Amino acid sequence: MAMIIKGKKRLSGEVEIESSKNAILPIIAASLLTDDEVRIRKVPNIKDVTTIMQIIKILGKQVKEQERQIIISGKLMNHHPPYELVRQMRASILLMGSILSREGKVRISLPGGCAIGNRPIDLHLKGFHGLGANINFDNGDVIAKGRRLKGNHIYLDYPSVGATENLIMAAVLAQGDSYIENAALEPEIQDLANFINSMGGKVTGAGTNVIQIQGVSELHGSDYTPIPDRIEAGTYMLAVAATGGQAVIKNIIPEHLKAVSAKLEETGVEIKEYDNHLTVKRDSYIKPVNIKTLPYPGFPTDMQAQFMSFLSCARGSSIISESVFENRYMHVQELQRMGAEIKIEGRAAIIKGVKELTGAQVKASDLRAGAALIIAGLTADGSTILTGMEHVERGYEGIITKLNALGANITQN
Ligand SMILES: CC(=O)N[C@H]1[C@@H](OP(=O)(O)OP(=O)(O)OC[C@H]2O[C@@H](n3ccc(=O)[nH]c3=O)[C@H](O)[C@@H]2O)O[C@H](CO)[C@@H](O)[C@@H]1O
Ligand SMILES: C=C(OP(=O)(O)O)C(=O)O
Repeated sequence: MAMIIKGKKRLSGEVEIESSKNAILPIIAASLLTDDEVRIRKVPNIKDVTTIMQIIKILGKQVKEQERQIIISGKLMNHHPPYELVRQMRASILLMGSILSREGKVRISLPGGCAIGNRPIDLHLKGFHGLGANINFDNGDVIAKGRRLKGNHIYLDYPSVGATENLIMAAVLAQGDSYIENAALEPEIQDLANFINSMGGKVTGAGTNVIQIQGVSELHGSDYTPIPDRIEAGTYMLAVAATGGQAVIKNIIPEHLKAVSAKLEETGVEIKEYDNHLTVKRDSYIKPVNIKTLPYPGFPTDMQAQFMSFLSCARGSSIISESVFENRYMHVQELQRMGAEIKIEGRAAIIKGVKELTGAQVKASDLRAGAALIIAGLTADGSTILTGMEHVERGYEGIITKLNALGANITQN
C-alpha cells in the first residue's frame, strides 16, 4: 500500500489529537498488575495498541473492546509473550516488569535493534537484578525470575524511558520501598504513575529524577484516560508550519510541547497556547535553527525527523544533533531524493535550506521517518509516493483523513 501526496497545499483548519501511544502502551502493560477490571478510555486506533492487546489476550487476560474503550480483566495464565508478536513492537519489553511482578517469572524475546539504533535493554535488566530477580538468557530469550521482589535503590546510568517504566511496574508489588534515581522525566512516566496510583499503588516523584515506589501487596481495578499524544500533536504543528498554513491543534497539553513550540517560534512560526489547544501559523520564511535532541524536557528525538523536513526549506543552514539514538537518520537519504541538501557528520546533520523540495518515490523506514516524509511531500512540488505505510500506522490514527480535512491532497493505493 502506498500514499500519494500531491504537494503544495497550504493546510488550515482544526485537528484533534488522540491519546498518547507512548502513554497507553505502558498503561496496558501495567493493567497486568491486577486481576480486577481496568477500563481505559479514549483508546487510539493504532497498530501498536492492536499488537499489545493481541499479546495480553494470549497471556490469558479477558479483553472487551467497545467504541474507544478497552476493558481488561482476569488472571494471567502465561508468562511468555510469543516471539511473533513481540518482534513486531519494541514496546513489548514493557510487559516484562509487570509479568515478573505478578508471576515471579517472565520469559520474553530479546527485542534486538531496529531502524533507529541498537536499543539494548541492559538498564532494565540491571534494575530487575537490583530488585532481586535472577536474569538468564536462553535461545534468544531473556528470563527473569524472583518470587517476591525486594525494594531497593536503583541508579540508572541513563534516564531511559522504558527502563524507568519497567522498574516502576516491577517495584510496585515488591516488598518495601524502591527508589529509581536518574529516572526519566517524560510526561508518559507521570501518566503511568498516575494510573498505577489510581489502582492503589504508591508511586511518588514521577516527573522528577528520583521516583519512590512504596511496595503494596495488591492493586485494584481502575478507570483511566491517558494523556494526549505530544508527538502526534507536534507532527501536525510541523505539517501546518511547513506548508505555510494556519491551524488549531486540539486536545493537547501545551506544556508537554514546550521544546517543539519554542524551536518553531525561533524559526519565525507563530504559536499561541491555550488551556488544551494551541494555534500555529506561518506567514514568513523559515529561519534556520540548531537543535539537539535530549531526554525530556529537552527537544524530543521523536520529533527530530519531522523538524528536519521542515528545515529542509529554511533560508540558510541548520544543524540537528541526535544525542538519544545513534542511528536515527534513515529519513535523510529519502529527503535527499526529494532535493534536500543534508550532510551527516557523526551525530550531526547539516541541513542547507533549498528553495523547494520535489516529489519523488520514497520509503518510510520507521514511524517518525514516515511522518517526516509525509511533511516533505506536503510541501513538495509534484507528487510524492510513500511506501512503508505500516510504520506510520503504528502510531498515527487516520493521518490521511486528518491531513485531507486540513486541505491536503492525499490518496492511497
Ligand atoms: C514506547 C516508547 O515510549 N518509546 C519511546 C521511548 O523508547 P525507549 O524507552 O526505548 O527509549 P529509552 O529512553 O530507553 O532509550 C534512550 C537511549 O537509551 C539507550 N538505552 C535504553 C535502555 C537500556 O537498557 N540501555 C540503553 O542503552 C537506548 O539505546 C537509547 O539510545 O523513549 C524514547 C526516547 O524518548 C522514544 O524515542 C520512544 O518513542
Ligand atoms: C521510537 C518510537 O517508538 P518505539 O519506542 O515504540 O519504537 C517512536 O514513537 O517514535
